[in-house]
Amino acid sequence: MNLKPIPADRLPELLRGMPKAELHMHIEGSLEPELIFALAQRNGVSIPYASVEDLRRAYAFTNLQSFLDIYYAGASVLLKEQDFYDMAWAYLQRAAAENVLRTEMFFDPQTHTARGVAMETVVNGLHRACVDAQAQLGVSAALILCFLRHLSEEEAFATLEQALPHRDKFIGIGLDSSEVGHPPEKFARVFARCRELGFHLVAHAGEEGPPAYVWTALDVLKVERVDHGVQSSKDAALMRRLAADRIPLTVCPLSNLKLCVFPDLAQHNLGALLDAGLVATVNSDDPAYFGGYLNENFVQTFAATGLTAQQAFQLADNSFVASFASAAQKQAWRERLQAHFAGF
Ligand code: HPA
Ligand SMILES: [Zn+2]
Repeated sequence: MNLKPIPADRLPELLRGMPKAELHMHIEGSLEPELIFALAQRNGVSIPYASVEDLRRAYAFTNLQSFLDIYYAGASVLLKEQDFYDMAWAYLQRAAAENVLRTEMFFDPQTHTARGVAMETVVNGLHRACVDAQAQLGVSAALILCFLRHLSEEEAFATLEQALPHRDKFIGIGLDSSEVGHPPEKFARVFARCRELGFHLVAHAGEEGPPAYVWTALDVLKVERVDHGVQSSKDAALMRRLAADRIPLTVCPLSNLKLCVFPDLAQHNLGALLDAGLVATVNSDDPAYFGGYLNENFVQTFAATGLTAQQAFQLADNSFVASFASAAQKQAWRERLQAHFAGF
């Protein structure tokens, strides 16, 4: 699309109003401290923080693991189907307000089943929120079940078995948690099974881990998108492969900043990924923990890196292209995106 020049001081308004899809967001990472405390009280769960402020002060991360320890502790207040619904509904209302037309939300069932929460409690609560989002907010919402990679492949198989009675309520399978030391190929057999079952496949790779993990996510797991993938820029052959095969990367700038993957946003490689012809997208990852929902990721990244309105269009268009929605749905969203830019 040919765009007229848009002054830098109007970029935040352009970005916030822009129709977009979010493809990398862990629903447990949308749990705000206020909701953690409210659910802890409602369920009689004790948490080792005196107040909302005390909990927020603990959000000073040095790497992925330092975040995951607090993230799993926060999720411990989720017990009932209504808790999962309330968490997802809070995020979906926020998404609607930020002009997110489509969201594909990760969830981590093993974090909950390990505490004795039934799979159906988790899936039914989240799915009911997705149904209501379409009906009441006009947001298209889908779920992607993630296996925890610090656990065994056998445990992933058991989780898949528990989830299969609910297979109509999620569209894909992902892989998250502690990356280094847990390469994608550890899950080769369970991903092959999920592929046979017809699920969409994605995996976190190249967040902290090496480009080799992105290669095996592609060649062994056969994923359709790579979550994060920012370390790919260290491997020229991999960059050519990602561009040639149009494998989307779901990039999460504020997450990368908070987990010290990049020292500051100005040094983020999002612009370089776009310049190399990759289908890069912007996402919030764990917005309650990383200081911003999707629009904040766009606005802060554009301010720090000097990305342009043309690149904003590209990123939003990529988000629809990379989504697992139908071709007709993608085309309708693209027309809304074009109208937003034309009217600006
Ligand atoms: O950024 C992440 N990386 C890996 N696992 C995760 N689980 C929630 N967020 C993340
Ligand atoms: Zn993630």
